[in-house]
Formats: sequence, C-alpha cells, structure tokens
Amino acid sequence: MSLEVRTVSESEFPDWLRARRVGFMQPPTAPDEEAAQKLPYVDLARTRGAFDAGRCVATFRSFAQELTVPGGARLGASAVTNVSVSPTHRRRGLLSRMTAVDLAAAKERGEAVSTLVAAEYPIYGRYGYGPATWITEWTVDVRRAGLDPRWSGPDDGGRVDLVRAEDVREAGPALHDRLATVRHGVVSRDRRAWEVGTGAALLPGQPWTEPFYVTYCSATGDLEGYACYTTDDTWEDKQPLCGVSVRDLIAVTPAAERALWHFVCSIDWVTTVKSGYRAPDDLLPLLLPDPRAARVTTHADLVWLRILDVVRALETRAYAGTGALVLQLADPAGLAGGRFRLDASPQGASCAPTTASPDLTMDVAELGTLYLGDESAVRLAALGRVEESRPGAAAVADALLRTSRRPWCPDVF
Ligand SMILES: CC(=O)SCCNC(=O)CCNC(=O)[C@H](O)C(C)(C)COP(=O)(O)OP(=O)(O)OC[C@H]1O[C@@H](n2cnc3c(N)ncnc32)[C@H](O)[C@@H]1OP(=O)(O)O
Repeated sequence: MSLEVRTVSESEFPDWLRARRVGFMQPPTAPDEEAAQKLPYVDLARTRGAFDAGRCVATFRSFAQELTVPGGARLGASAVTNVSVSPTHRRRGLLSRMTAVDLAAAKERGEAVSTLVAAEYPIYGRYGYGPATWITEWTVDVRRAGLDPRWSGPDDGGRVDLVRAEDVREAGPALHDRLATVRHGVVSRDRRAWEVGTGAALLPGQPWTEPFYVTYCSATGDLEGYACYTTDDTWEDKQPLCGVSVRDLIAVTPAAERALWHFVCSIDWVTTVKSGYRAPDDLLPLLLPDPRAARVTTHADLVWLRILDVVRALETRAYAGTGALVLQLADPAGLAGGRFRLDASPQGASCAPTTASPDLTMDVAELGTLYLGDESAVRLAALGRVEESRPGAAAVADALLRTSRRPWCPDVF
C-alpha cells in the first residue's frame, strides 16, 4: 500500500480534522463550523497528512512559537502538535516519516529548537527530543492547610477583584507577555487560546461552564496577575463541600502569586483546591502553614525540546556561572550533531564548532533535557546517559546550565 505524506490543502482540511479526531479517540464527525473556526489559526504550509487513496489517515502540524529561555530571551521554536495516525495505519512508520519531514523543514527555516507536549513518554526520544519542563498538580485540603480564616485580602496595598471574561480577553495577552519576560519555559500564547479560555470561541453545542476570573493589582494599580477557576459543590451533613479547580493562574510578581493562591484557598465553603499544572517549585505548598495539606496528584514531563541549531540555542540563553565545555553531540537524524565549544559567563556566551577533545558526550536529546536548566548533567552521567571524558565536566555543566527557579510552561499546546 503506498501512503503519501504531504501538506494539506484548504479543501482537504475538514478531512484532516476528521482524521485527527479519529487518532485522538474523538467522535469522527467534526461540525462544519470547526474547520472554518480553526483554519485561520493553522499554517497549511506546515500542516501535513498521510493519504491512503486520497483519504487522510494521519495528521501532523507545526507552528511558529517563541520559547522563553533562561535569562528571558525568546527563541524561535517550531511547535509540533496534532500528531495522530489512524488505528488502521499504525506502526508502519508514518509518524517517523512526518517527523523527519517537519524537522528538516524547521531546520531549513532556521528555527533553533522544536517543541512538543508528548501524549506518551516513550514516543519522541528517538527523534532527538528530551523532556525539558515538568509540571506538578496539587490538591489542597483547605481545612488542613492552616490559613488564617480572618484573611480579608492582600496586606501589601494590592487588591483582588472579580472581573469579566472580556476584561481577561483584553488584558490577558499583555500580562502573559510580561510572564514570558520573567519565567523561562513559557511559550507564546495566541489570541485563539484567550478566546477559547474565555468562552468566545465556542463551537455550537460545545458545553461551556462560565468560570470565575480574578485579578491582582498592586498598590500602584498595576495588573500583576490573574486566575481563572471553576467551582463545584456538594453538601454533607448540612456542611458545604466546595471544590475549586484552577484553570489558569498567571502572576508576574511573587506578591501577585501569593495573593491569588491565598485568595482561592480562602473562599468560604471551599474545602479543596486543585491547582492545575504548575511548576514543580510553585509557591503554593510552601505558602500554606501546613504544606502537607497540598497533596501531589500529578507530576509529569510537559514540554519536550529538540535542539536543531546548537550554536544559536546555547548563545541565546543566559548563564549564572563562568566556564567552558566541549560537547560531543550524537544526532542520528543528522540535524544538529557535532562537537561544540561553549564559553559562558553571566556577561554572555559564545559557542562554535571545535576539534578539541570532548568533555561531555551525549545524544542531542539529552542536551534538550539540560537546555532549560531543569535537569542535572551529574544525574544524567550517573544514569549513563551523559559520558564524562574530563572528570568534573558534568558538575561544570550544572554550574553553567542550571537555573535557580525551574522552567515552567503554563500551556498544553
Ligand atoms: C505532539 C502530539 O501531538 S502528541 C500526540 C500523539 N498522538 C497520539 O498519542 C494519538 C494516538 N497514537 C497515534 O496516533 C500513533 O500511535 C502515534 C502517532 C503515537 C505513532 O504513530 P505510528 O505511525 O504508529 O508510529 P511509527 O510507526 O512511525 O513508529 C515509530 C517508532 O515509534 C514507536 N512507537 C510508536 N508509537 C509508540 C507508542 N505509543 N509507545 C511506544 N513506542 C511507540 C514504534 O514502535 C516505532 O519504533 P521503532 O522506531 O523502534 O520501530
């Protein structure tokens, strides 16, 4: 059977959407409005499918994204999404073919890295991706947390207010842009994400529960954070048991982060708060007098990163320490391998191909895992995933690459 992998035309887009639904175990018939609504946000030149006798049986799409790297600079990334292969056509190499074409195109366009959120852990390492950010979700037992029930709002002159969806649609993008300057791991969020998150881009018949939106403004009136949450409640023994589920919480200052968490954990009737996907070093548990009241309910990899341009990637991020490293990178796909010398200091970094003997040898996927500073080269060396030719080189890598706060991506894309 000959299967053709190619880009998708506008008229084929509804069939491509149908195939994507099939791959993601959703009812196969998409409402007509879905294609019309999504098309403006899809770059068809980067939307691929596999076709069997003219029918779409696999989907793959990438889009231009900006990824904040340590130090706050933004790196052009090719974000991969909507990867699916029909259950009738699996394990015949379609994913490998689509990935190879997309990564080669991203390299050609000059994108320094590719990113994705993996549905399952074992799939993407073989293509040079490594897990680069992690998320933790907590469920807080509010009654155990020990917060002062007399709390009536922030004591720093700031204020917390309930706002409307349209206020969030208007102010959210600029707030998110500020987050991207202060938190590495954040990726650009397009207008459609704000429309979906505020109920302005609903498909007919799509269920929607209006969430609550709350902002924190500093004493000077500056918007520094917002949260979006839903509630559910039951009664037991004449006592309300209300749950809050946080969908989105963005704070650009610690004061905003503390105030918003304090607020959602202090609403009368609320007995549990589900945090949503947060950075593993989020302030939430340590904000509670009894941190054990915050039980970890999910801990998992989120963004996977594939380096395509070693020099640009390493020169764009910032470094807390000073030192030099020669990295030997294996890349069976032939996109980013080679030997590179990195000279880094808090003032800046330079990176260039070299013939000097290597300090560390690793697969390009391991550099993807180390790149945002979340993983330790010493730990990877202990696992045999990084080979240390110069004793102490892994510790040097950690001193250079690791970051004081962990990277965090608030978006599942
Ligand atoms: C970024 C995102 O969109 S993540 C969403 C990914 N999509 C899904 O999970 C939807 C459901 N699953 C699927 O559609 C498919 O099974 C896919 C896309 C995961 C894999 O597609 P396939 O065409 O079957 O993969 P392909 O045949 O190219 O396999 C390539 C290799 O990956 C391996 N592989 C594929 N899927 C899996 C998996 N789920 N778990 C472990 N290994 C896998 C194959 O065994 C093969 O290994 P090999 O190189 O050692 O021979």
